[in-house]
Amino acid sequence: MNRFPVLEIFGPTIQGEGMVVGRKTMFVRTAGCDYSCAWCDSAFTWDGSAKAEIQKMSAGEILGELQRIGGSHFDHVTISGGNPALLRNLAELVDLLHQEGLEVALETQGSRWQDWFLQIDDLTISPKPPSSGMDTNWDMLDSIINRLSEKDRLFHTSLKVVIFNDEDLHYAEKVHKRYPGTAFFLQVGNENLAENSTTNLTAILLDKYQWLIDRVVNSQTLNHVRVLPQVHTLLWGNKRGV
Ligand SMILES: C[S@@+](CC[C@H](N)C(=O)[O-])C[C@H]1O[C@@H](n2cnc3c(N)ncnc32)[C@H](O)[C@@H]1O
Ligand SMILES: Nc1nc2[nH]cc(C(=O)O)c2c(=O)[nH]1
Ligand code: SF4
Ligand SMILES: [Mg+2]
Repeated sequence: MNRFPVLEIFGPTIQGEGMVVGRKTMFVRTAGCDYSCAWCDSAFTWDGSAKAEIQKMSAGEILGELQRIGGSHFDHVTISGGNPALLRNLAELVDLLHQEGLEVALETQGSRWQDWFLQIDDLTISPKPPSSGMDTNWDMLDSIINRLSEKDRLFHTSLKVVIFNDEDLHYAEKVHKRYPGTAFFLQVGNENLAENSTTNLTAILLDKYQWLIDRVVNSQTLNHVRVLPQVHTLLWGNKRGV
């Protein structure tokens, strides 16, 4: 039996981002990432600061915990991280959740492929713009989008790029041009990860949202796109587990 490194299981809450924003869901957050984005809002999954909280759980134990805290208040589970795509055997969890009649979403950055991506109901691929400090492996991203397209999974797939500045917007234009057949989301970047007043943060993020909308409105290539804030951050600030 495989065991997976889990840092948090929480919910029900709403999916605060992207293609199924607003969807009532539970979250399973795995530990470990192959990236180290400068502005990662979940750095505790990879920077060692929450190492003591990592639990090695089987798919059955994860389902048990989801049911213990979520009861019968959910029918959708979002797997995020860290990068859950580092876990080759996670198909075991995806299959078990499906057997229970639950829908499954995944958040990943497009640096790794797993065959179980083909089973995901709501697949968000979030390539990282220059402000992250990470380099995009375009061959890998091409191959991920190609495989999903070949298996007719683009209907279940979206691209989501977080934007902090004009250079990031330029990167987003490049991604959208390269994959015009994939639903495309631009997301407001939160650069105030240490702010603990939700009121202050909300005001800042709404300003950023307006800025981002203005920029997208003025772009000639970002047309078939959606622009969103992180709704959970607007509501609950930098709190974990919401
Ligand atoms: C924490 S990541 C985990 C999943 C995966 N590693 C990834 O990056 O897609 C989940 C989502 O949060 C986004 N994100 C991380 N830090 C953020 C920030 N400071 N502001 C806005 N979005 C952020 C990521 O770009 C990603 O789309
Ligand atoms: N409510 C809520 N929505 C989210 N969407 C993506 C999240 C993530 O951290 O991957 C996230 C999260 O942590 N909370
Ligand atoms: S890829 Fe995702 S989890 Fe990893 S460092 Fe970047 S935002 Fe954080
Ligand atoms: Mg988050």
